[in-house]
Amino acid sequence: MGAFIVMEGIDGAGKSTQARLLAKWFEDKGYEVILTKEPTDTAFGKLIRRLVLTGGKEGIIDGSRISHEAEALLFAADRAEHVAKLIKPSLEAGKIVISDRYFYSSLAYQWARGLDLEWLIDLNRFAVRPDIVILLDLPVKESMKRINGRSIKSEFDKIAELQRRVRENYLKLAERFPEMRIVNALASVEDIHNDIVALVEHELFKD
Ligand SMILES: Nc1ncnc2c1ncn2[C@@H]1O[C@H](COP(=O)(O)OP(=O)(O)OP(=O)(O)O)[C@@H](O)[C@H]1O
Ligand SMILES: Cc1cn([C@H]2C[C@H](O)[C@@H](COP(=O)(O)O)O2)c(=O)[nH]c1=O
Repeated sequence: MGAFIVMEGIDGAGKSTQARLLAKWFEDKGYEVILTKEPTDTAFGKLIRRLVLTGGKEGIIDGSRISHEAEALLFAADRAEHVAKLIKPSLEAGKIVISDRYFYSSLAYQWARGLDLEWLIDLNRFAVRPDIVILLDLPVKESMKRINGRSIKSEFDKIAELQRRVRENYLKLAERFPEMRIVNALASVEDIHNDIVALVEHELFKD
């Protein structure tokens, strides 16, 4: 049985923690698991980290900020490679694929940057749909505590405001995409893992 599971949520929501625990849960049951993430570790992902996600100099190229459209296209190019080279072949080989972020991140974040949601959905139409998307929902105040050391102090308010818009967007997307399931990410790591396992068992092993 191949299955595709995605973890989504604002920065610091606990996606990588929960993705790791879920991967171990499947491995303990004898499944072959591919644990992956976006942006990827390929040349495209590295380009994104260099051009878009570079701390204080975020998105600056030749002295000016790259456009949000260019950002969205870079994320989509990275995803196209991810789908073609890793996700599709792994699913076809019957593996469990768990991805920390996927196209829902583009919808939530690039929409929050002011891009048109329908354009973003069209741009990402090539992306194979997951069986289940776990949306780890966390109040921004808690996420800012968890990612505290990572951001520059003067940028704190700007980042918190973006995270607020992104969280709202995710909750709106969950009403539109039936594969999205909201999980309360304010609980303990263990309780969240148990909630995710219950959802996965219900969705993937229901027959
Ligand atoms: N349920 C939890 N309660 C308290 N702290 C947590 C919980 N889950 C994760 N953390 C801690 O919060 C921080 C962020 O967690 P993690 O890296 O898993 O989040 P993330 O969503 O993958 O973040 P990002 O999107 O920024 O990469 C880590 O220090 C982690 O140990
Ligand atoms: C895939 C994807 C990601 N982003 C943003 C979201 C986060 O702020 C960073 C990735 O950081 P992480 O610590 O590796 O999770 O990139 C985005 O804006 N659009 C996307 O499609």
